[in-house]
Amino acid sequence: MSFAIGQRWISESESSLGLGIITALDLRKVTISFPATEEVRIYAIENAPLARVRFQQGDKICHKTGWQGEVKEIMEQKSLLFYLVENVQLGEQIPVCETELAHHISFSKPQERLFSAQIDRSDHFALRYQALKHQQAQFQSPLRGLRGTRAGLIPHQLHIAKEVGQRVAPRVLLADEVGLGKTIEAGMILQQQIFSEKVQRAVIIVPESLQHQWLVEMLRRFNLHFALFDEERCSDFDSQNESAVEIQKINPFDTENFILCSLDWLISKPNRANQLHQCDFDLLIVDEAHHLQWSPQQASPEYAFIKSLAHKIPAVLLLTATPEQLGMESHFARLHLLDPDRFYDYAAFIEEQKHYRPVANAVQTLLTDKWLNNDEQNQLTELLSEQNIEPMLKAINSDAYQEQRDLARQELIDNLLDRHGTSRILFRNTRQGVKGFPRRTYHQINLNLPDQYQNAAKVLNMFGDHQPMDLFYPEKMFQKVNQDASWWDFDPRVEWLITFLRNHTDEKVLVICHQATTAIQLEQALREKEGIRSAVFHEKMTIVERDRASAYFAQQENGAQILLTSSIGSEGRNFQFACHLVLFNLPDNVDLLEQCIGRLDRIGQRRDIEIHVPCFTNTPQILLARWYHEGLNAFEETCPMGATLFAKLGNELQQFLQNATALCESKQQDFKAFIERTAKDRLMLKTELEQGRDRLLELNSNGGEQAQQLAEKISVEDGNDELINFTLNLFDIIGVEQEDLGEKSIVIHPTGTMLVPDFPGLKEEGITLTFDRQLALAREELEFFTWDHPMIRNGIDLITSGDIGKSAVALLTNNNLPAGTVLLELIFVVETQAPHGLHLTRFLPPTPVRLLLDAKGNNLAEQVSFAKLQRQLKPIGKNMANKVVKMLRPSIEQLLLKAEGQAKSSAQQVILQAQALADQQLNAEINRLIALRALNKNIRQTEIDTLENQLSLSLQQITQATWRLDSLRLIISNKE
Ligand SMILES: Nc1ncnc2c1ncn2[C@@H]1O[C@H](COP(=O)(O)OP(=O)(O)OP(=O)(O)O)[C@@H](O)[C@H]1O
Repeated sequence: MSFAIGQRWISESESSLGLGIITALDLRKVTISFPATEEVRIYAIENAPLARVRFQQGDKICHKTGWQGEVKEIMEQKSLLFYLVENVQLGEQIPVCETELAHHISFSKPQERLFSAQIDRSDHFALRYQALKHQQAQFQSPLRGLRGTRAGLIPHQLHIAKEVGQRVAPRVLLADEVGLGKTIEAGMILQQQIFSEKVQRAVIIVPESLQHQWLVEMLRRFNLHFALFDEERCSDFDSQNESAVEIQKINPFDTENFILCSLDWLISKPNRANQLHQCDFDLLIVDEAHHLQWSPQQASPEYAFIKSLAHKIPAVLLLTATPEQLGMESHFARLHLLDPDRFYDYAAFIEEQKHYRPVANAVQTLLTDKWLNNDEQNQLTELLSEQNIEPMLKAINSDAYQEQRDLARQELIDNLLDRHGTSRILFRNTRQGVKGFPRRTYHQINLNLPDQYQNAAKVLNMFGDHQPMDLFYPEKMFQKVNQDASWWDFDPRVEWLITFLRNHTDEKVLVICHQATTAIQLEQALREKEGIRSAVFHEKMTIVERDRASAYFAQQENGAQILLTSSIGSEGRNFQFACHLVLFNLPDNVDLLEQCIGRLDRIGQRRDIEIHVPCFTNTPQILLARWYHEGLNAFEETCPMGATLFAKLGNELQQFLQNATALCESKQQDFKAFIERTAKDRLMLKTELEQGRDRLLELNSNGGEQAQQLAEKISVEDGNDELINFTLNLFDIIGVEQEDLGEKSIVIHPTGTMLVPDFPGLKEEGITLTFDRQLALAREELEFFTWDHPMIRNGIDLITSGDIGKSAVALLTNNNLPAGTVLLELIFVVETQAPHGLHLTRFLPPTPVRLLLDAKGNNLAEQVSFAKLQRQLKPIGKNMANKVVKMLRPSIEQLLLKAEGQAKSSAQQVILQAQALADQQLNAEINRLIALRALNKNIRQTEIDTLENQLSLSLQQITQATWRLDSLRLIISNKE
């Protein structure tokens, strides 16, 4: 080694000492000082563990006064290096002697690390390459954002989530029947949007009673941390704002990226609604969207507020199980706020609803794998008249590959669904479509109306204050006469309920009352009369109280036997562990009835559901119960046509209900006939819906065979060996302690000797994890590990964005190669630095390109796979590795130059493929809008222009993608 005073070297064994400077020299010893760490070392010249630091043209270096610049030229004078460095700030090129370099130094380029003796273990290099490959695969995986949910693999949910989650700025109404998993669908859509970087900020708006449930579900199922915003939280900012000058005032909603809040609160506090409105979000979720009422005369404040948000926020998910609950107009208005271009006119929408059958038939025909006859082709051409479908028809009626025919068929189906009906925007699965749901059995309990109630009705009548519908809620009517009167002392429903509970002591029973007051008074009566363990749940309780009550009810041992709730209070809640439902008051609307039954009739319900309705004879209640049961069959089956029938027959029904007490024999006959007519209408409508609109919705919503395959694919990927091996290897290399607990779970702990100070997500006390979905579903305390888990994603980031494994040396033991054969394995990464808004990672994620060069610069990567090579490699000691690198440095530098050229052509191929993908996908979106415009003149040219602009910008940005050397491994062969 040849040293000179002033030269800069670094320690091969202690790179953290910084950049050293030779301060003294004699014939045998060299003294080196490390100013950054104030250390001095003296070594024998012969074997000093030091590496010379020599920057190359184009390297960035740092002057000791702090400025940085790029090396333009290198000169050597009297054994010292001088660099000509471009200082961008000063706009000059300045000569810098190596003695003037900053004392702290970190080498980030792999070749710099290799030549400065910062050589990693070969298995670290392998981990880095695998992390890059997995990262790329995850960006492109169609399962991303779907497979990591702690939920069973239910095809219709996965289908909707995938279909919507991959769109740019999706705007949809998720309207599955009660309890089929809309929350889970919404979460999976959000998750995919976050993963693909389409969403950075999201706000969820729900009824107050569901806030906590959403908070918990998002965390438990998706690892998504939402912040609950309420008045208390926001008012903290008000006090800070009082003293702040205008310009520094904080909008509370700007302080978090994932916000959850209640619609009721926002409506009651216009200033909060205003603050929320002023912030930018990428995605809005609104649960129980049937509360957004609208009519041509008046939009409700809820509707108006959400409309203003939906106007600003690009992606919107509305959730409701009963989309038509408040009438067709409200339903149309909600669709309109999602897609004003598609749903532009109410009359046109209603007209369109009538013509679903031919579309459904055409879709049905396409779903069968057969040639299309002339009539069928003509019908398709007519339905898609604005488009040339000739090529697709030809493909279907040809001997082309099955795959091509399927593609053409699917494209036609997509276009039909898109142009007709609510298609892309509305998803609705029904129990009938999904199958596998338990039976529901209706039990009507006929009771005599007690004298007290009859007298109260008479008294109110005398004062002209009696409404016939009062008898729906007789306890409320009774208290109108005397506020403090205890109706529960004589009401036979109470006696019946007590007997029922006594006969079913091992069963959980959900009792739904119309009003909170009834639930409260009934709970007190049951407790005092019989000591029954009960809980109450209504909208007047605080959220914490409500959650406590439902937890008490859910508790198996020593929990409440019965939960008494108001109907609005229990909306959206999950009580599928109970199978007995008592409707203490009959809901006056069939959709509300379905909402009530849906508390129990949900995914996860394992037993048949028993619905008990105590009714007073000769009251409107019993008539309505009969109409529901005998006319609509709404207790034992869901009744999607309920709203339509109510619109048609509601007036007639009211006539009967208003005169319920005086139904003479002939009127009884009339009522019977009315019920029969209803039942007939229902069946007719049902058939029509099954063949028309609902069939179309179902075709679009459950995903058919493809959804089943999707669920299977995820199931195959669950707990797959590649993930397990990568994870365990990652933990091993980082230095995380692992203990196998058997039963498919392991516990991990941080250690003091980890390669990084902190592994994101790994708590001090450790975590227990499993790769098994079923186990994760059964044991919530276990983390469910998939490629989507934050710790895996963070782990991959930790490796790919840090220095671990950037440069390595390994030994290849192979008797077929001459000893000393040199191979250089290089990993380049092709990436784009485009603005987030273009979402270019969907076309071009960071993509590793591997080269394996022999000494002449031939690329053997195709012939020798990474895995095959890896199996033959052995580690090599650090000292030996350094020596080899020093010896081979000139040839390595030559190979690096050759690699540049080869990487360029591989990278250009990757870029071309990405361009083709972007071109195809974005053009499909543009063509869709153009085709839709033929039907709907409201689609503006500017929308199409925006998309075209996005396409050309994307193509341009992809062209500018760059590539860089990420890591390299020097391989030397020897014989066994
Ligand atoms: N894939 C699944 N795996 C496990 N449990 C599920 C799954 N899907 C739904 N569930 C359970 O079924 C119940 C209903 O789900 P969810 O609350 O998402 O339905 P919903 O359609 O939003 O209901 P509602 O109409 O009442 O708002 C919940 O208890 C949920 O935990």
